[in-house]
Amino acid sequence: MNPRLRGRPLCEGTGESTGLRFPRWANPTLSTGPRRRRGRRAVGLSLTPGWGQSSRHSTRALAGSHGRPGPAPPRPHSPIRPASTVGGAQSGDATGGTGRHRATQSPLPLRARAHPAQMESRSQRRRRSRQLVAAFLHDPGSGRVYRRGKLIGKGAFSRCYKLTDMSTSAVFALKVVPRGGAGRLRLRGKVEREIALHSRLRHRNIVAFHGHFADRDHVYMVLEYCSRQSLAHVLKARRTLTEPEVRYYLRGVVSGLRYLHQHRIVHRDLKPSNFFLSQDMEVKIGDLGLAARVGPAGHCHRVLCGTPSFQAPEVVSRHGHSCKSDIWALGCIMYTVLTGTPPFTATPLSEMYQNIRDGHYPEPTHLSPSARNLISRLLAPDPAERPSLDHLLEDDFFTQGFTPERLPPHSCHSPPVFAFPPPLSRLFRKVGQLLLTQCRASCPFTSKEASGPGEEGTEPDHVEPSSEEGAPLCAKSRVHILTLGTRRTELADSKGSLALQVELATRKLRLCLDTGTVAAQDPQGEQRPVLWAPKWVDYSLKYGVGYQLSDGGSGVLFRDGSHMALRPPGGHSGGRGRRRKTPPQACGVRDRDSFRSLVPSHVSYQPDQGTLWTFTLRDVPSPLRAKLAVLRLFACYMQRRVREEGTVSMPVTPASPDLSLLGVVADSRALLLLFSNGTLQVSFRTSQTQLVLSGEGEGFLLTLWEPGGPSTGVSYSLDALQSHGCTPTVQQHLRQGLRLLQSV
Ligand SMILES: Nc1ncnc2c1ncn2[C@@H]1O[C@H](COP(=O)(O)OP(=O)(O)OP(=O)(O)O)[C@@H](O)[C@H]1O
Repeated sequence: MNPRLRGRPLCEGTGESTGLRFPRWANPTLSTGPRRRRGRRAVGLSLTPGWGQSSRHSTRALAGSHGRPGPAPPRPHSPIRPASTVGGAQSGDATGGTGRHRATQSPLPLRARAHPAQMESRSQRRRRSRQLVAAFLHDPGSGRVYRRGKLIGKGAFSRCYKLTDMSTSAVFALKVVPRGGAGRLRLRGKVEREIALHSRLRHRNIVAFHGHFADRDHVYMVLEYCSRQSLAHVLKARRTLTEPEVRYYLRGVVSGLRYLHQHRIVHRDLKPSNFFLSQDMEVKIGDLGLAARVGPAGHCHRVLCGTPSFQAPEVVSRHGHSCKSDIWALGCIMYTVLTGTPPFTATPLSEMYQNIRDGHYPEPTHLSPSARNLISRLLAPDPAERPSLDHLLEDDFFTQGFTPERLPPHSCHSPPVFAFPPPLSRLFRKVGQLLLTQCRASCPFTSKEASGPGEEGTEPDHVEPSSEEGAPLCAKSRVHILTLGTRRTELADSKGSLALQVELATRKLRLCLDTGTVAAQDPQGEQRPVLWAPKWVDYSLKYGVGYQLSDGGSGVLFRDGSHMALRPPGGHSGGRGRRRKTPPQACGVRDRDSFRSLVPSHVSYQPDQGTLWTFTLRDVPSPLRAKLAVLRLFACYMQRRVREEGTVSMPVTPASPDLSLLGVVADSRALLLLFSNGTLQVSFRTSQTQLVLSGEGEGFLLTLWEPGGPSTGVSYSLDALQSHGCTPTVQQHLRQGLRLLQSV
């Protein structure tokens, strides 16, 4: 087979014989025959009546195209209604009548008409051939008059124009199929079937069918205008799409396809060029030219039709199409849009068909495991093993990855960047729905959802003022335990356990307070690199508490007590899971700049204290993907906030992979974070002050970030505190921290 035809729909086999010829105008290299050509030429050069021109001409045109007394009557069973062509046509076909009739009107000498090829250049001929459809069209059925607009594109059997309803100014797409040509009977049958099927369908993910009519030469279908063309156009500009986009498009396609299958219709030619895009980027299945109803056994005729590289094994083997053949095509499409090439492309065709039968395609190793897994399910050689449309949407690829609610129009030519606010909460809700079903019972107390430091609100992007710092402690400032790490009893006293760290942190706080002296000003401090959390997100009501570390890593202590972290490169791996050097996959929510700075080298997961698994980003097992999605959402959000706020951190030794957040407690004035390495952080909401106690023994440091102070914070050793003392404000902060800690 000519490889150029590989992208074109093919139709062969019983019922629909092979080699449907292209209509003549669809292939300019095919001869149109002398008589016909002469007729067109003559008409084309004749003076044709324009819109609003002489009533005689208009009446003639309205009475029927081509100067005949009336339009050609439709076949008795034909769904095609005849049309009137209103004057103003640029085409003789539409306005003038037959060559003989028009020749009488032509002002040109016969000589010119006898040798048109000598008179016109190829481009003129091409231009003329494009003008075969009248400029104004009248649908006698509905009484509407349309103005034909520009040519949108050409298919193998049809051309498509923009169309405007003259009375309402509504814009449509006009699909024009010629009635003439050698294969006209077959083509006519195809068009009739397309109209019969398509005109009964109504679904937001299927190109709407608004009407049809015909004249002697053409059948016209008035369709919903999809101004952003098709997914094939997007692919041409982009080459590949991101996984969130693929989820978005496939969701729409699955919805439309489910509707078709419910009506026992198989599309048989699903491909990116038949997924049209509306102005607001909604995907619509179109071109039902090869669609057919399935018989009682769930199969169509045993025909070989569709686009060869997207044909299913059972189609290639001539066992006929079923709904599962469309599902196979979805697998081919998913592979194509994610990798840039179809899964089956080999030449010769026989080899490609063999690969299709064997389900043998190049493994797309660079895709995420869930994408690869879904592709392999869709491309199962046995149709019975392919998922149904409902099961397809339940696949991890959909349930554990972020799907945008809308795509921005610019995603037609460049990868979209998904911003968090304002739809942040919706995204979180969606991802979290699944997560919540996995989480165990909630914590004894729950907080308002808040983000910080210094922020409090119902959503991380929503800021509300908190109560005045320094206000007397009252019922309102009750301490809430937001999240706590899961305790394993046998590890309760081991290093890193919550109980032990609470005890150690309490001792450190007391040491600072016990310095006794109240100083008028802080002792001499120094700027030291400290591992702390410059940003945190309290979403404990639904998911947990996320934090961003000063080493660039981030983590979430989930409501169920488990902990997951994205570790930056340079950290030690040391976990029990696999660790491979792999570039990170697209972030669920893609903020490219922030993601670049995240570039996590691995993911560490602690289902409970004492158990640590590490994975590369791509190897995170499916059951943990929902948690990973939440972690990434938090991480991207915090990274962006850190960048926007210009928070500066001194370079710090990366955290060890087993570092985790053990617990988070808060009252109305402050929030306390306790880490497994003993670091204690207290973030004061109103004053924006941060207090961090880190290190042990000689390395013990109290670090303070205060408004107006150095953005890298000021650290004090225990020696300095003991010899110099603390200011009353610092003492108050320490007491506040102690109070929170005692609630754990
Ligand atoms: N409803 C529509 N809105 C906007 N553009 C459309 C619409 N329908 C078709 N087109 C455009 O018109 C062109 C021709 O479409 P058509 O469906 O006739 O053929 P095709 O699908 O490209 O090819 P083939 O029929 O060989 O599969 C394409 O470029 C397509 O993007």
